[in-house]
Parts: sequence; structure tokens; C-alpha cells
Amino acid sequence: MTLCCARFRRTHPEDKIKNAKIIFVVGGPGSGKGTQCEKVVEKYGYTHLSSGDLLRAEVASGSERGKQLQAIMQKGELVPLDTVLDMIKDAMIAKADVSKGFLIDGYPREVQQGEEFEKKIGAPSLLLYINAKPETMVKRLMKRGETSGRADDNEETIKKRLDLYYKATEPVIAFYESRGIVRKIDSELAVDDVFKQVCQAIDNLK
Ligand SMILES: Nc1nc2c(ncn2[C@@H]2O[C@H](COP(=O)(O)OP(=O)(O)OP(=O)(O)O)[C@@H](O)[C@H]2O)c(=O)[nH]1
Ligand SMILES: O=c1ccn([C@@H]2O[C@H](COP(=O)(O)OP(=O)(O)O)[C@@H](O)[C@H]2O)c(=O)[nH]1
Ligand SMILES: [Mg+2]
Repeated sequence: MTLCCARFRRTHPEDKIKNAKIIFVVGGPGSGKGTQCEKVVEKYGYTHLSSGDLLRAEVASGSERGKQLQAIMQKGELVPLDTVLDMIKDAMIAKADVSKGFLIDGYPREVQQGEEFEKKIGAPSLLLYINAKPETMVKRLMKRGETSGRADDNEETIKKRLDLYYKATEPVIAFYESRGIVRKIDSELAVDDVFKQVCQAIDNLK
């Protein structure tokens, strides 16, 4: 006799986030992604997940894995794709029951990361492209470095992060542009004026 009953069907934790609303927030280092995401959380109640913050939390935990991550991040290189994706997925699942939607900040960093995200989690409905000039980003990061305590907010690592951004991350924008979900945000302005553009993009979603 075969046992065929829904009761025995396994539910996967991933099911909880299958239909989640997802916004990717992409931009160079210091372009203002984190700053804008905080404001979106306040106004729209979205859940903010910064891939960089998740990685830094792992480093701060002092775990073996954290030590390996620290070495990579200090050099301004990219952490293996699966590590970041698993962290984001776990964080999304943990918030699934209370979240109105997810801001995924600083991700994808390369086209393949986006493709893997979609296979394992789902498709984004919007990509906020936070755009500032390289000189502006360097200036902001050097200033932030005075107080941030971030090991990568120094001149040498900032340069590597910028180079990697132009080489690996900018193609991500072109990839999603072909789907028509990219909204380019001018982040050379004052924070509140940048936020007005962000709000327009999000309001147009509904
Ligand atoms: N003038 C101005 N400064 C900004 C703006 N957005 C951010 N900043 C400043 O620039 C610095 C970097 O901003 P973050 O929001 O941390 O940038 P980020 O894109 O998250 O940077 P990473 O975490 O390095 O990727 C901060 O010290 C902010 O105070 C803006 O729209 N205008
Ligand atoms: O998907 C990610 C996100 C971050 N990082 C690493 O974390 C660092 C800090 O990332 P964050 O987004 O906080 O800052 P950014 O480099 O954009 O200024 C990067 O330089 C990378 O080493 C990574 O490897 N993959
Ligand atoms: Mg940030």
C-alpha cells in the first residue's frame, strides 16, 4: 500500500519567502545604499538586509568562517557567492512572517549572484540603482572611515572596491535593465532629495 497523503509532504522553509516582494539596491561603495534603505524601512516598513552587514556580523562573531571572511573583505574582494546567498536566505526566512517586503542592499555584486538568487529565492520586482560619481563615493567613504571602524574604509581598499564595482557589479544593472525593472537614482543630491526619487520608484510599484 502506498502512503500518499498531504500530511506526509515536507514543507520547506524556503516556501515562506517564495512570493516575497524583493527590491535589489545596487550602487558603488559609499553611494548611499544603506542611508536610503534606512529611510525606506521607516516609511514603508520593509525589511532591510545588507549583505555587507550580514558578513560583518559573522566576522564580529569571531567564528572560524568569520575569520576567513574578514581576510577577503579587508582586501576588498568578493566573498564566495554561496556564502552570501545562504546568509541572505536564512535572514529572509527568519523575517518572513513579519515582513512586507525585502530590501536586499549591496547584492547582487555580479550577474551570477543575481541568477543564483532567483533560482533559490525569487525574482526582484525593482532594482534601485544608486548612482554617484566615483570622486563623490571616495570622498564619502574617507569621511565615514574617520568614525565607522570599518577595516575596508581606507584609501587602498576603497580603490579596489570601486574597481571591482565597475568591473563586476555594473553589468548587473545592464542585465536587469533588459527586464525593465531598473530605476536610476541620482545620489549626488542631499539625502532627502535622493529619497524623493526612491519613493517615486517604490510608489510606482503598487
Ligand atoms: N551628501 C550626501 N551624503 C550621503 C548621501 N548618502 C549617503 N551619504 C554619506 O555617505 C556615506 C556612505 O553612505 P552609506 O549609506 O553608508 O553608503 P553605502 O552605499 O551603504 O556604502 P557601503 O556600505 O560601503 O556599500 C555616509 O557616511 C553618508 O552619511 C547623500 O545622498 N548625500
Ligand atoms: O554580496 C556581497 C556583499 C559584500 N561582500 C563583501 O563585503 C564588503 C563590504 O560590502 P558592503 O556592501 O558593506 O560595502 P561596499 O563594498 O559596497 O562599500 C565588500 O567589499 C566585499 O568584500 C561580498 O563579498 N559579497
Ligand atoms: Mg552599506
